[in-house]
Amino acid sequence: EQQEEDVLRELRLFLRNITERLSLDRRFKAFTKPVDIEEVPDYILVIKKPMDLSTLLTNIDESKYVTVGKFMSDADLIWRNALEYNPDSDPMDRHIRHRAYALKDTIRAIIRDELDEEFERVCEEIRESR
Ligand SMILES: COC(=O)N1C[C@@H]2C[C@@H]3O[C@]2(Cc2nccnc23)C1
Repeated sequence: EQQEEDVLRELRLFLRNITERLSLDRRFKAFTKPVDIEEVPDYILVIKKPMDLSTLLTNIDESKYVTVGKFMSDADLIWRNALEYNPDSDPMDRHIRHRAYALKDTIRAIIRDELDEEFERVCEEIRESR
């Protein structure tokens, strides 16, 4: 009903705000757009589910996420994929892995500091009711 739509609108605003802040952080430039398949043809052979911050934003706009938990699963793909695709000891791989871990820690810190547990519980109730 209307109250549920109000909750889901607030969830989209919360998730959009987080995603836009991450996209503005220069450390996370490599994560802002999908990896270019022309430039990196083997990427989709290695990474089954590519994810990036611009795709997260599109998913939010399309109301794909009914809970913060569902958003976190896709957001976590971004840094997990980077660790998986860039495992080597060369400086380039190490560099993007440091940024992947920084992304992981930043997402968790924002959620811990800014997500009201009661609000997430209301979102879970809506998910279960659908
Ligand atoms: C999230 O970003 C990544 O996982 N990557 C891996 C790719 C390998 C390397 O860096 C990336 C883009 C790229 N393009 C051209 C040549 N080499 C590269 C970004």
